[in-house]
Amino acid sequence: MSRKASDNVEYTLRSLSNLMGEKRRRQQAEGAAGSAAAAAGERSLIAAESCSSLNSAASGAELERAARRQFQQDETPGFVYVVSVFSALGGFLFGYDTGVVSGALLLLKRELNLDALWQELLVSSTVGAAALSALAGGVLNGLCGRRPCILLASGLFTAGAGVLAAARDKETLLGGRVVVGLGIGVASMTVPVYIAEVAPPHLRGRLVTINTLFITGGQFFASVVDGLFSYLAKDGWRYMLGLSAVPAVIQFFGFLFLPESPRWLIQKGQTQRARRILSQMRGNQAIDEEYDSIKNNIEEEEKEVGAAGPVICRMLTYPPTRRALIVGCGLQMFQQLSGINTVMYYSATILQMSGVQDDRLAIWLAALTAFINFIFTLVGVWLVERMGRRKLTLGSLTGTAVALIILASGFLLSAQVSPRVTLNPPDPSHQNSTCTKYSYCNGCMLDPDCGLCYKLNKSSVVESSCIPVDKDSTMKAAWGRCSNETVFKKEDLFWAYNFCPTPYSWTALLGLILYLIFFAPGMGPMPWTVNSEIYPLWARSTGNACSSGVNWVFNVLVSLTFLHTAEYLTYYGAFFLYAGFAGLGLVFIYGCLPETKGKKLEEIESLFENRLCTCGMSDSDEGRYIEYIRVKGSNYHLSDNDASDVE
Ligand SMILES: O[C@H]1[C@H](O)[C@@H](O)[C@H](O)[C@@H](O)[C@H]1O
Repeated sequence: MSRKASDNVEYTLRSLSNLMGEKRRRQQAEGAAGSAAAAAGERSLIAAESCSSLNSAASGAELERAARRQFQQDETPGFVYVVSVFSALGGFLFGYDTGVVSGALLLLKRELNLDALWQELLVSSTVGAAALSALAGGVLNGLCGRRPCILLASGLFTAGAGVLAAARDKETLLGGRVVVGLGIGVASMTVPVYIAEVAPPHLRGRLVTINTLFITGGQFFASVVDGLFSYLAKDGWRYMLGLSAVPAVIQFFGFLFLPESPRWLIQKGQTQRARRILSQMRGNQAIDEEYDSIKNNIEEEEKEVGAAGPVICRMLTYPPTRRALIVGCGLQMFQQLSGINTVMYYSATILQMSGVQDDRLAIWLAALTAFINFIFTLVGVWLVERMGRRKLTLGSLTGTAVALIILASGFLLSAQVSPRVTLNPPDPSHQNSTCTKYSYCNGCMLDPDCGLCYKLNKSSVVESSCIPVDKDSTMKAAWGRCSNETVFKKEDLFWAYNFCPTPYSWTALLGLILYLIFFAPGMGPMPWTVNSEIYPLWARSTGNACSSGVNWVFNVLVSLTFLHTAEYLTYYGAFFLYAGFAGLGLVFIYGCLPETKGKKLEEIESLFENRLCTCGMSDSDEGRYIEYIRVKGSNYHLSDNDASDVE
């Protein structure tokens, strides 16, 4: 047996023996009878240690397995799950309100005669407001606590939904969207922090990742609601936008009865309340060690960093928090730069390119896209405590980059065999349209004012013309052969808006599906999860406010520039660009992201003590095969070669 392995077994046995001794002492002290099975397991473990079979790897492994089984019986109290799910409703609302607007706009633009500027305003005002309120949320969180911020966010969601459902004009709609955006920003930075602070270390990653599961769940639910209400031409949008009031009200009333984060309370000196809540969260198990460690940590931090000056300045001048901030903001930036929201937003176009002609079908297939994003986030929830944050993020981003290359290649191949425009019918209104200047479908497709009207001979495009699109419906041309839907379909004519019919479209579809499969379990949730754990308590709200702000700012930047990027670089150029960003992100994450799995929040700061680009190397799990397992209010080291056992 190698020296490392034997050290490992020795360490394991020592830890187990300490653990069991500690546990027995507690049971005796509490006068608890303890289950017969537990006692038997413990006796056999201690006996095994006294037999001193330290050199035997086999008995070490058996011992370890027995101990693991024992630990698994120490269940996490259900209250932590209840609290996490109620908080994650904030994630659901974030996903719902950002996702629902595309479907609502289809109906709104007809009913309220919205031009392109107003449509863009209604979408980006929410994201812009979210960026601002995420930043402001940092101050609020520090001053008032997590609970009031979650209550504020659910209040804003409810008020916004009410205003939107009752709106009579576009100005009121804009007001409602801003209010909802303010709610999204506060929720997006507070909920992960709150969950991370109440969760036991061995479940923290999983519980915070559930918040992102709720985000993608909200996006999926929104796309289904969009699909259903798209059949209700009059006032359908009121239901789409107003429905979010239901989870918002549930969250508001739920949180009236749920507690403040014990860590925040300790920081504010409300120690009695903090103790009571911590003990409630741990199912009345002994909490002394956890409580002391939080308290000592706060005191040490105050000594080390001082308490004077704005938190952001203290964060920037203290190397470990400065490094953590760079890692947190970098992760959020690369999440958005790898193009998730353009892939989601343009999924209908990508699907249409693959031959889906019907608009309604495209809406439902876009719901399918959102569903894939949701289901694979669930895979992330399952993987996060098994693989750890670092491996999961690296694996996810590698797959995302490859998928982006496939997606871009699909567009590239399609552009290369782009059908020629063969007919140039004169414009009956004699207006000068740009559409006549294109001699290939590719140019025609990239111009938002034009579409291709064509026939199919077997599978090749014939008799094609590039014609202005109808201002009211992208499903038909403004004039000519393709201007009357029922007539042109009877005559075997086709209308392609925003896509070109080519035999390589399936490559883009394959890229899209692979993209979601790889992005959703890692790059989707990990930036939120990692940010909720890498800052010390004094810097946590500010750190999360900054990184969430970065997420929202890059969200706006990428979504707003996509069409222009596509116009200058074409679609394949845009997706190759995102693949390049994903490649840069990989280098950054490989060098800088340490593993935080299983560590107590108070231990994580030490991972950033070394120079920034060596943080990624301080992956204790890889080097020492050690995992931290929380049992009854304390953390114990356990040798780990089979992390999947530990749940
Ligand atoms: O983590 C989330 C999630 O992956 C969403 O699908 C995406 O729309 C958000 O921008 C992102 O922050």
